[in-house]
Amino acid sequence: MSTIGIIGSAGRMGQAIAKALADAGEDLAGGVDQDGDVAAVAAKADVLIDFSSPTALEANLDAAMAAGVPIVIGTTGLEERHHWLIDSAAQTIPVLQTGNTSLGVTLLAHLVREAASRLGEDWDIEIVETHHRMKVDAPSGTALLLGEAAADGRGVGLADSAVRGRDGITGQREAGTIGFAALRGGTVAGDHTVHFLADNERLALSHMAENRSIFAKGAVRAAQWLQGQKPGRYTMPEVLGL
Ligand SMILES: NC(=O)C1=CN([C@@H]2O[C@H](COP(=O)(O)OP(=O)(O)OC[C@H]3O[C@@H](n4cnc5c(N)ncnc54)[C@H](OP(=O)(O)O)[C@@H]3O)[C@@H](O)[C@H]2O)C=CC1
Ligand SMILES: O=C(O)C1=N[C@H](C(=O)O)C[C@H](O)C1
Repeated sequence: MSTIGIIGSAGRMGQAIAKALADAGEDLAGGVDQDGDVAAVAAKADVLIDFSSPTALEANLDAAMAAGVPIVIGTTGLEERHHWLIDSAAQTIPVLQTGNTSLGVTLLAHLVREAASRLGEDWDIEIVETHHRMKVDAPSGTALLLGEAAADGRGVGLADSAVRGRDGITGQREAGTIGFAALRGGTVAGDHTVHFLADNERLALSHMAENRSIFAKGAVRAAQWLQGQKPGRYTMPEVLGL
């Protein structure tokens, strides 16, 4: 049993994680939200779980490093500079960052990498995601994670091949690009489909989240696993042994 601190504790995910912690028999070190004292929670915790906001990331990593505790980061909408901060913190403490903590999406990313590596560039790749009306970032962290998997399978960088939304006279589709489209509305917990489109045939690989419990369970499992690790940056396939 361990004592876990939640950053973003009053949010949709924070509440789901508190329930998952109780279900798993883990203790809650405390929770923190905007204007809360993250250092105080970190000092009482064996591990931190952060599902809050990119604006909080630097302070959260600093608090984790000062307390010498591992941190699971599920927050999305991260930019390049956030990934530098994570890489730097991972030299001191164990850090796991992922756009999706569910088992299903972790396996989906593996399947997408495999499909992209076997299908040639004549198969266009488009990623479509649907989320609830409260979501503030696009494309979703999961869509980007799946895009990374597709790009990796093709042996290219996502930054060089991503097309993040289209509007107006866009011109014809450029071969080798990976397109993203985001739908927002209702209470959808998170749907993702990676479309592979060729001449006369299409393949679609999908995941549908029915509620947030799958992300919360995965986050708790990652937090439990991360406590035994050396400083470094880790991923969900390592946690789940996939
Ligand atoms: N990786 C994954 O598997 C998943 C990731 N997510 C991601 O998790 C994040 C949270 O999602 P969700 O719970 O739906 O969002 P909510 O808006 O419901 O919750 C966010 C919480 O973070 C708090 N917060 C905001 N700024 C700070 C700060 N500076 N310091 C500490 N806490 C802060 C908010 O507090 P306050 O109300 O006081 O502002 C709020 O309680 C998003 O980035 C989302 O995309 C979501 C689901 C799964
Ligand atoms: O904000 C959400 O709700 C979700 N965010 C994550 C993302 O950006 O991919 C994961 C999940 O899809 C729900």
